[in-house]
Formats: sequence, structure tokens, C-alpha cells
Amino acid sequence: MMMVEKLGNYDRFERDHWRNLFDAETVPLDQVDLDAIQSLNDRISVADVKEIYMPLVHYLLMRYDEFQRVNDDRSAFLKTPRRHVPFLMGIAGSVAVGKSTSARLLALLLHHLHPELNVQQITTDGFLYPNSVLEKKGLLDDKGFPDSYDMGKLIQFLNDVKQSKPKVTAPKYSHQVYDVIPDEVDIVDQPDILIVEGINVLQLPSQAELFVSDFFDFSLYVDADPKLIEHWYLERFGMLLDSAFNDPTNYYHELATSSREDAFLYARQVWDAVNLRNLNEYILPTRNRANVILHKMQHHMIDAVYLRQY
Ligand SMILES: Nc1ncnc2c1ncn2[C@@H]1O[C@H](COP(=O)(O)OP(=O)(O)OP(=O)(O)O)[C@@H](O)[C@H]1O
Ligand SMILES: CC(C)(CO)[C@@H](O)C(=O)NCCC(=O)O
Repeated sequence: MMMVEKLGNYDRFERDHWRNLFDAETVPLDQVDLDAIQSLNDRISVADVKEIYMPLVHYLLMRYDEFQRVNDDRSAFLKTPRRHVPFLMGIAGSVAVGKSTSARLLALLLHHLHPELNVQQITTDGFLYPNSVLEKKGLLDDKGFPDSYDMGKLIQFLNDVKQSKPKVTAPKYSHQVYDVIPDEVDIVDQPDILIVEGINVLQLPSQAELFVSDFFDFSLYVDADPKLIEHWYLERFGMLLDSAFNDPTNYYHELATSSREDAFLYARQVWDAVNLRNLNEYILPTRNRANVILHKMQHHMIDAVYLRQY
């Protein structure tokens, strides 16, 4: 047991240390459950689930219990009936670093451990302005940058969820269409825990009175070397390209039918000009606001977990 390295206000725990913080023998999941989680994405290793995510979920549940106690104390002090207040967890990090995969895995594990809890998940992608609006604002090449999101709408959504309003709707984004889908919504209905995943969940827009991050009770940043993230971005681009080949309505259809070399040249340019720039200018600067940082290496293997000291 040792603290290997300190980075600013974080303690860094090597994987071997972190995995021993929670006794895997007491994990109420059998191999079948783990296989079900694994089949979500054939590259998520069972070892990662046991050694990284199980201790993480238990740490998260400790924070959740603490949150319930604070709310109990508050209503006892005010002599008012106890309200149902959803616990919000934010997951931040670069485009293509694996935020939605982590969110899905955490939601599943929480469901397995506590089936009585209503755990839901959402991405902030749907709060991007539609392409038509981005075009008018001259922001088509800045998709994902702070100004490309309707932050007012996102804050209203988070506020409604936090107030435990029933059936709160969120707009939906499609990577295939490369735009917000006008007639489809996601519904968040009085969750006990809501996992909100997006590149902007820890950002502080300059003129806002309320920040998106004000709504989060717990936050996670998924971190990796930008060169690795670029590789994952290009891998995912390859998959999008394959699925676009026979679908003329797909944004990538034209690219899919041109030469693969040209398509990847284009994707590399988009990575450099848009997503890497966004990472360096707007996403990475929010990393040190997260409660926990997961650090990934090749093949999405997590080698270290950072915990904010205060
Ligand atoms: N733990 C993991 N093991 C293996 N592959 C993973 C893992 N996490 C993510 N990936 C892969 O990396 C790519 C990016 O992951 P994902 O779509 O979850 O990223 P994201 O951060 O949510 O991206 P975006 O912000 O663009 O929506 C996907 O191709 C996904 O399959
Ligand atoms: C939708 C976002 C902004 C975030 O998930 C991202 O996946 C994206 O589309 N970025 C714009 C540049 C690109 O096409 O990758």
C-alpha cells in the first residue's frame, strides 16, 4: 500500500493498489453477469470490471449514501417532507475516449448491485445546436466546442431532472446522421441516479449564472494520451464508414464510397482541426475539476485511478 505519485490535488493509485481496495470475493456478480457486461463491447475485459470498475462503483455508492444522509438531515432540520433528489454523475473527457462505454458499464454494474435503484443514462450530444443553426452561426467546423451547445437548454434539462420532474425530455443526436434528430427524444423519469456523459459536463461557460457542473454530485474524467485517443477515433470512424456503405442517408455514405485512403485523410484532418483542438483548448482544462480520473493506456486498459484529495 503506497501512494505512487501525486499530481496537483490528486492521489494517483496504480491499478494493483486500486484493485485491492475492494474485495472481489464479495462481488455479487457471477461469470454470467460479467459476460453479459463484456458482450456490450468485446474489448472490455472482465479484469477491468473487477479490478477498476467494481472498486469505483463502491466508491460511488459511498458518495451516494452520503448524499442521501445530507438530504435526510436537511429535511429533518427544515422539518419539511423528504424530497426525492436524483444523484447526478457527470462523465467528461475527449471525443472518442470511451465516455459512453464507461457510462454504460457503470449503469449496468449499479443495476446488478442495486436492482432497486432507478439508474438512467444520457449524453449531452443532443444539446448540440442542429447543423442548420450551427451553419447560420458560422460554427459548423466547431461542433463540440462550447458555443456549439445550447447550454441554456441543457441547464434547464438538468434543473428539471434535479427537481425530480416526471418524464423530462432531452433531444437526441445521431452520429450516423451527423445531426440532432428533430422528432426523437430521450426521456429521463425521476431517476435515483442519472449518469450524464459528454465532453462539456465540467465546463464553465463565461456568461452563465448556473454552470452545468453545479448539478453534479460526482464526476469522472476519462483520460488518455491524445495519440491513443486519435487512434480510437479513427477506429470508430472506420466502423462508421463500414456501416455507411449501403446507406445513402448516412452522413458518411459519400466518404464510404470514395477511396479508404482519402476517407481516413479526411478523418485525420477533422481530428486535428476539431477534436484535438477542442481537447486541448476546452476539455483538458476541465480535468482537474473531476472527483475521479480514469487513466487509460493501449487497448483502453486502465493503468491508474486518480482521486481528488478534497
Ligand atoms: N473499455 C473499452 N474497451 C474497448 N473499447 C472501448 C472501450 N471504451 C470505448 N471503446 C471504443 O472506443 C471508441 C470510443 O468510445 P465511445 O463511443 O464510448 O466514446 P465517447 O467518449 O463516448 O465518444 P463521443 O464523445 O464521440 O460520443 C468506440 O469505438 C468504443 O467501442
Ligand atoms: C458529437 C461530438 C461533438 C461529441 O460526441 C463529436 O462526436 C463530433 O461529432 N465532433 C465533431 C467533429 C467530428 O466529426 O468528429
